[in-house]
Amino acid sequence: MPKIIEIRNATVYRDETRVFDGLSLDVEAGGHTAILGPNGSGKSTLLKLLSQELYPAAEDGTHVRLFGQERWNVWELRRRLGIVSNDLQHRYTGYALGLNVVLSGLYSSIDVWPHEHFRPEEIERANRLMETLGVAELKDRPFDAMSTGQQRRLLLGRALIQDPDALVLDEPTSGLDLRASFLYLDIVRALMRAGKTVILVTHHLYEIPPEITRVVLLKQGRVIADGPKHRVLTSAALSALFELPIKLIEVDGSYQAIPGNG
Ligand SMILES: Nc1ncnc2c1ncn2[C@@H]1O[C@H](COP(=O)(O)OP(=O)(O)OP(=O)(O)O)[C@@H](O)[C@H]1O
Repeated sequence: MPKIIEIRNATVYRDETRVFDGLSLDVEAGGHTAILGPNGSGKSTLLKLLSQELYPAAEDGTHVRLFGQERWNVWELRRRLGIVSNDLQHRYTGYALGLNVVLSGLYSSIDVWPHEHFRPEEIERANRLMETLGVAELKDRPFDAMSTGQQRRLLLGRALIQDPDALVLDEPTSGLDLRASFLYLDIVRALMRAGKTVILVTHHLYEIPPEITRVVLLKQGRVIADGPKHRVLTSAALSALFELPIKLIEVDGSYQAIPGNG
């Protein structure tokens, strides 16, 4: 089976800034990966590579393959790789109604449009997803009249309605309070346990749930560590990543960081 992500020797510029210089990174189906990096390490740039909003500079031996393929029709790609990003949340129109936010995933559109048609079973599926995600009551509510947590759940529903092979989650709990964070992470954990491959891109340690098996540390556009979570996540590695003394605390498979020598 082809790898979900196969990035080989990618050099990526954003304007004049060279964000990645020969980046290589693979993600296979099965197992769940967290890509952890501080501000400016290249996480958003990586997400843009995955959504094909950015491409690497053309050089010999360079490629970004998603499910074994370099060029995708974006709509086809969305069916395979669901991306829930903060960027998307900011771009989403305020007056889109809850049910339509979920349905819009079928066309990878922002809100639904008159030319988009939905079969009764698709509407039924959207309704069921909203129930599973605990947002059934938001069916007729405009997006800008929802809390950040409610919006985030609907955007997860928007990705899930395509039943993608893998989900990429960008800082899934940023802007959510403790309760909303924990409830959202519970949903993500249930998806992982149900076999959906999840790739989490974040700088928040507490977003790494017990189900994550592999951790990649990204610093200044480079992968500085990559391997099983228990080996990669150490006080020393995090101190090096964030360039200050960090003490890593792990309780029942969840992580937190406090200042100090570990
Ligand atoms: N449009 C742009 N033009 C020039 N440089 C950019 C642009 N966007 C990002 N960069 C630079 O690229 C580098 C990586 O940025 P990127 O946004 O990918 O990091 P990030 O890990 O997502 O950061 P954050 O956690 O703050 O969102 C940074 O040095 C940033 O200043």
